[in-house]
Amino acid sequence: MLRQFFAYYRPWMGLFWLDFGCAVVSGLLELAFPLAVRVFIDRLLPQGDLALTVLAAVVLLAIYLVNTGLMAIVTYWGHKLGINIETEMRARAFDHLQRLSWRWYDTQRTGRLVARVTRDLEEIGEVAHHGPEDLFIAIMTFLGAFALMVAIHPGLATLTAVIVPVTVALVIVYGGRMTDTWRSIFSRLGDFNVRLEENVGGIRVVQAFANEDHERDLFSRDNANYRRAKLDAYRIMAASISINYMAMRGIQVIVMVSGAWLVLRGEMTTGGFVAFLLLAGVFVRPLEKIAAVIETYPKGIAGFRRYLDLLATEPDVTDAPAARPAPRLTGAVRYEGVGFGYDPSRPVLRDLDFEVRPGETLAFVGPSGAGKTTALALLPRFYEPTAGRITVDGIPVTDLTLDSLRRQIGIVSQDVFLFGGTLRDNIAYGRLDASEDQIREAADLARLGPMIDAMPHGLDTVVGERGVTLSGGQKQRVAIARVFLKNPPILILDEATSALDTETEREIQAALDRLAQGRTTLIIAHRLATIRHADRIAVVADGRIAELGSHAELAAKGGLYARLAAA
Ligand SMILES: Nc1ncnc2c1ncn2[C@@H]1O[C@H](COP(=O)(O)OP(=O)(O)OP(=O)(O)O)[C@@H](O)[C@H]1O
Repeated sequence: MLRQFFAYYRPWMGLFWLDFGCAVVSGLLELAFPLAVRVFIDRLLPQGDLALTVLAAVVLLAIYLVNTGLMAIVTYWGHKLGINIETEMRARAFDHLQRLSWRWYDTQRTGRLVARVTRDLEEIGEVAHHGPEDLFIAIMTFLGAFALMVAIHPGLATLTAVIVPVTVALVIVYGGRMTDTWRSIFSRLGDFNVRLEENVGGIRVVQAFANEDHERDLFSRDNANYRRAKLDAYRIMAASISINYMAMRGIQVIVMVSGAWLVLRGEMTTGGFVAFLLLAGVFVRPLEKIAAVIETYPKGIAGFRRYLDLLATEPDVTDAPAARPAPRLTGAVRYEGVGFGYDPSRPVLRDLDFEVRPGETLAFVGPSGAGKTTALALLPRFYEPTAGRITVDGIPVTDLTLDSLRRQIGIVSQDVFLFGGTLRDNIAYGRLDASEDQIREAADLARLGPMIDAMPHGLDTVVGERGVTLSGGQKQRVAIARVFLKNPPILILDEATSALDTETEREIQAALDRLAQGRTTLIIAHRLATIRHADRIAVVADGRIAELGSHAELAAKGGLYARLAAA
């Protein structure tokens, strides 16, 4: 894991060495003060030479000025290194999310995913910066101070070093527990985000059912769980910080008493004694940081693990190694013995067989949950069939690149998703480089013209999150306009089941009819008008095509379709 982590430093080695170099020099300069004090007390003070004393002060001041500059560099450029790595990781995570399949998203909670790309990576960025830098400064000052203490008095230096195993033991005992605790905190925070995200997203339902109290109870439970997990962490921190503090101060007292005893016996100069005390302070400072390390590192590690897990998740549906871009399709679609189940042990589709000619409209009807939506989700390869194959223009869809296949299929689904921008942006989503005239034309074809003209800002009207400021019928028409712009040879339409008034229904029907002209259209039909317009009708039942034919043929047959039509 550490190797994977350090791989992210590779593009920023210049910055890394700058940060590293400045941190090391800064650490070493910290040792200048105790040495200067020793020289001052033992040599300059007895000579009574004021000029030399002033010179020493000037030199010391110069050293601190340099150190101030170094610290500024370390703070800014070090953080820059951290944020560069964080940005790169975030870009990779986002890129990966774009490629992951529907099957994976079916099992995810948005709140958790958002937390992974935001907070988790922020924690990693902190460690990316502070990790190595703190470590270098710590090691340099620690070793430097120890070497100087040995030079002053080896015995006393060894006594001071007794603190090291105590600190190491603390890291071993509490570090692991802290990692677990942080993982638990992140998980609680994830629950929390999910709850909040769903509550805010579903607030209209909450209020419609007057379930605010119920929601508050659920939220309180998550809130309390989070609090408990945090308290666990603080308990560990309290224990480690206080034990560490006691050990540090204990060792200082021992050094002071022993040092004083050595001075009294004439084995150490006063300057040496004071310098030793100051060096002992520098020596234990990195160890004092241990509490901060115990808090910061496990957070970063927990976040980095989750980041690696995300990147390690492979999309279920990918381009085959020999996949080629699809030529412009005429739109012949064929399902041959297609089987599929979200859960392999519970098949939704078994042996689905049908063929649609270019330009033909095939309507799918059948009981709710029969698998109509599922069957059509296999054509753009949102899911992969478990049996059989699907071809377009005689080419298996798996032989084509996903991108080129999906660019030739237009989809208008039941619940239209609009982005929170303007009407223009939402329509242009069908073709990002569309001109103003093309957008306008698509809007007119989708019968959005009069609505846009009536809006105060026309195409620049902001539609609110998910298009909340538009009516259901308006959203549908925006979705249709998008597909007009995309201009694909194949269409998948999932008709809205929600009741629209007859006028709107007629408008949408007219827009859809227009859209379907000259395109192969697979439509999940709920309205009799749509069904009558279709060239042929496929009745889906029990994961198969139970009946297939024109309205007249099927009605005359007196089977399932005749019963559905009568109902
Ligand atoms: N993402 C999913 N994960 C697991 N099961 C699913 C998923 N989507 C649908 N199902 C199940 O697959 C079956 C077929 O659903 P599908 O949506 O294809 O039916 P449908 O014929 O389109 O129904 P309707 O007419 O009500 O829209 C149902 O039993 C449903 O519960």
